[in-house]
Amino acid sequence: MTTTAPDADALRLDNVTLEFAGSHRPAITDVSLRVARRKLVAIIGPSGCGKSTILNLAAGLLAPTEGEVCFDGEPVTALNSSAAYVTQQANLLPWLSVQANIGLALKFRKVPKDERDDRIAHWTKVVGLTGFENHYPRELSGGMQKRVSIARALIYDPSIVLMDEPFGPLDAITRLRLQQDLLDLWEEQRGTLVFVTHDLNEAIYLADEVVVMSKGPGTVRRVLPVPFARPRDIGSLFESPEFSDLYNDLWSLFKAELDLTGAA
Ligand SMILES: Nc1ncnc2c1ncn2[C@@H]1O[C@H](COP(=O)(O)OP(=O)(O)OP(=O)(O)O)[C@@H](O)[C@H]1O
Repeated sequence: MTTTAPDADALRLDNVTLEFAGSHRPAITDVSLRVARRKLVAIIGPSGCGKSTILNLAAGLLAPTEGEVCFDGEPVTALNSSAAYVTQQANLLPWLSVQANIGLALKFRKVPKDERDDRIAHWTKVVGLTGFENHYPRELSGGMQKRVSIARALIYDPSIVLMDEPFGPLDAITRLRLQQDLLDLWEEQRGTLVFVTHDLNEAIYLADEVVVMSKGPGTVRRVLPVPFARPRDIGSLFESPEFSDLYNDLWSLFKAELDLTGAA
């Protein structure tokens, strides 16, 4: 059993700089970031500013060149087995059925088959794929594949979920559905979620805080709180004047980091 400092943040980056071997400039510079337990935090910023790098550091896939990354108060020095990582691509195993893909982490953890089957059935239902248990990834739409990857990540009750552009490649309608599904799911699950997105609406719909990164070498420019109560309904939220105000604030910050004029 792990003992955790009661006041520890779920994730903390302290003055983290990361420079890839052979690179002439850091991918991120002096990034300090705190993610409290059970919070949903969005990271936005221009392409290449280091958003995925931050998730990779949190997952223990990369180590900082300078500074420290802590999970539940302890330095991350190896693969973070408490973190579930939903990457940009669904990355399902093509030779396994939907149910086998969803249950993969339980199998690795040697969860008994009866319990495994129950939990797979539960999560298949939660992500709306009942009836598709025996289908293979090639027989699913992009949205369905994404649902499988989300169920696969959440089924083992991870302490923190890291999502890299969770709905990036999907059409607008599927995206909205999955965003609302994720919100509803989070009402029950209430874990910690850190996700990267390019979609300012998505950041506001889902997050408690939005971290705005500056262009590379990336660092944290601002952290904006999202004050909307939960449970949230995307439709009503979108129509509220407070939503537009926050969107405009976020857009002003984000725009300043984009090279929209083509100037250097
Ligand atoms: N394995 C690697 N080796 C060398 N440089 C890398 C590597 N991975 C990423 N980088 C560089 O680090 C910087 C940050 O990359 P990262 O993927 O974290 O950015 P990002 O903000 O997630 O980008 P995007 O929004 O386009 O996905 C970029 O300049 C990228 O070229």
